[in-house]
Amino acid sequence: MDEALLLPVIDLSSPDRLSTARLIRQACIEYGFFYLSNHGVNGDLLREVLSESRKFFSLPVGEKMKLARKEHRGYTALYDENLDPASSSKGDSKESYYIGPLEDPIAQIKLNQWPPQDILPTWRHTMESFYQELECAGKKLLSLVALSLILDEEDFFVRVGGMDKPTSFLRLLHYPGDVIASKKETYGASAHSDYGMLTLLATDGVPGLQAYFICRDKSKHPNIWEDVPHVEGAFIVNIGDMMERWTNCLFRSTLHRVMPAGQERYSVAFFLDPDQDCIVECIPSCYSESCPPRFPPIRSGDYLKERLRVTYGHDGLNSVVMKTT
Ligand SMILES: O=C(O)CCC(=O)C(=O)O
Ligand SMILES: [Fe+2]
Repeated sequence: MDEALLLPVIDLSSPDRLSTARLIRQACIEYGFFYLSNHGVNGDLLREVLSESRKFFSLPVGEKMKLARKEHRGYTALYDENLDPASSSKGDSKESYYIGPLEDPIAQIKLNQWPPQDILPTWRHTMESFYQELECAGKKLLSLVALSLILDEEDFFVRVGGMDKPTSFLRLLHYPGDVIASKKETYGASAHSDYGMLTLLATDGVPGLQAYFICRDKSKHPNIWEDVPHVEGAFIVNIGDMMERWTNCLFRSTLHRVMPAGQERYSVAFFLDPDQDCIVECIPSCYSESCPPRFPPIRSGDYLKERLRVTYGHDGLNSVVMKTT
């Protein structure tokens, strides 16, 4: 592996929105990855989230399994998931915990699962606060992404209904350090692209994340897996598949994976996904007669459901969540 690539750093607090949008456009075309600084998410809150995450994953397996993933919320155990169905790996050597959209006080359906308060009293509050702060940063970033694509329409994703009721998921991840490498390939997370619009990722600083950057000018660099190192105080942001569809592959949903670091690792990913009824359809500025849309329009909820079915063998979502209204 060559020395680590330095991805662009986008300052979310910059008052020069147009220049920021141009930088985002360049980063998304070239890499599909960038760092996000000055994002407004409290650093102490992130440390708290990582500490609460550690407490949860340290519980006995039996306790964790009481919260096993239902409706795509809750615990997924070690080797439960294989993000690259084409690989021969026995499953990814990670465990995780999903938290979906937060319930509003009058909602009848409560889908998120929470560890018992007598075991982890401040857990739910910490995760809900973090979810809200990430959603706020994600929405700000999304309006800059819209600006980077359409220039005069910062609320594009709001106008197409993507932000009516976003279906974002927060995912806590734990990669144990003592995984015994079998003869089969073992990955912390096997090669995959994310399904949604944008992913904001925070790590505890332990290395492992790699991305497969495809160089448009193949004479310059071969395609290669590159380390994506942790940058203190910044989120790693990557483009997801729905954004790739929206932009007709102008913005890249780059393959990435997590290699076992021989050391325990914690990370938190926030998948900013559109309202399930939003139709993901090529943005007019991203196609022309010579470059027609590559994908047919698709309902976001249907797309997500299919991707989860491939990853887990079933989507884990019932008709209540995914029904078309
Ligand atoms: O843990 C990481 O660094 C990456 C996790 C990831 O790519 C994912 O959960 O989609
Ligand atoms: Fe990912």
